[in-house]
Amino acid sequence: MTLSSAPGKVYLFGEHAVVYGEPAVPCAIERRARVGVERRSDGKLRVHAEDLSLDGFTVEYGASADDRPDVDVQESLLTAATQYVDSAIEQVREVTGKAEIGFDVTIESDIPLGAGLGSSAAVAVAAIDAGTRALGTTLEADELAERAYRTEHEVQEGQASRADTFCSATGGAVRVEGDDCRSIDAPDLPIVIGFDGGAGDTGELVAGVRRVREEYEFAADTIEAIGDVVRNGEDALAADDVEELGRLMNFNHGLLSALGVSSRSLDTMTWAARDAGALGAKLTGAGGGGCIVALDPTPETQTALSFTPGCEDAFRAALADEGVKRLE
Ligand SMILES: Nc1ncnc2c1ncn2[C@@H]1O[C@H](COP(=O)(O)OP(=O)(O)O)[C@@H](O)[C@H]1O
Ligand SMILES: C[C@@](O)(CCOP(=O)(O)O)CC(=O)O
Ligand SMILES: [Mg+2]
Repeated sequence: MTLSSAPGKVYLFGEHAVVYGEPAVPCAIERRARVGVERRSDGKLRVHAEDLSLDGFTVEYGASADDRPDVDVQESLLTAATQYVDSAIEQVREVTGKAEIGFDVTIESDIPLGAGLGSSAAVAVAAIDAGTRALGTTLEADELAERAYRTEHEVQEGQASRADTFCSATGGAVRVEGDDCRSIDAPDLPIVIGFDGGAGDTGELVAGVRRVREEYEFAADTIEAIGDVVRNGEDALAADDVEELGRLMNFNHGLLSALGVSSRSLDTMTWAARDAGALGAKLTGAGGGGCIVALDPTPETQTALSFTPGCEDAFRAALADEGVKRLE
């Protein structure tokens, strides 16, 4: 068996706007998805996903239509749940030129699903890495990131950036603008995460932003304004000015909220963090529900969040310096 892990991430700045060519700065965090892959001789795909539960069932399925998980949920939910892994395996087949190959895939993850911490990118990166290695091909980090991006691009119906997948493949803090992806220096940031226990569907939220952008010219300006916040944020990062970073994160949250991707619980957690003295707080990732990211070197924000109704979990996150890890 080959086994790879890849980290999740938080966005310091720039989610959603990055889909329209503005820059974004995500940072990898030490929460990982681990994917084990073994070749099968019969050409079938069998996926065992420990942490993917639908209707209280752990999802285990094969590739053919009559071998889908036996759970009583809508087909659309099932498709949403299984599509990133299916698409990642397609990338493995394509890159190795072995279209007929079958696999047993086992996924284990400590990244909550759909919560803005990049579980989809981490699963795609780790699955493609373990899958290609199972066939004797080891991809460079750049190629791995590009293949994982194609997975997100396909599942999110053509509306995806390279930010999550590049960050997960390479680790650390990165800057992504269009197809220009690079690692950047970042100080050791005092990151606190608040999680409302919920989720948002990235594809749907991205489509929602596309609709408001098409409908209102000022929404296109809002997206450009996020780009300006990111450029200022890069200066603050380079100057190690954590207080300015916090202010800019607050601004970024307001703009995301204007685009309609925040939620009551994300707003509540954001304000609880600010009231507790966080330097800044914003939603991270696609939004709709899930996580906020705050900066606070003191224990106050984490404590306040843990007592905030609607916040299910509050934790510190260390930066993950390493992206994909080859474990076996
Ligand atoms: N542990 C896992 N096992 C299987 N699939 C997973 C796992 N974690 C994430 N995924 C896939 O990623 C999707 C969530 O991705 P997305 O909506 O982009 O949210 P996010 O990337 O913010 O977590 C899930 O519906 C599923 O397809
Ligand atoms: C909204 C977006 O900018 C980030 C989505 O992040 P996540 O899947 O919610 O972790 C979409 C993208 O960049 O592809
Ligand atoms: Mg995602």
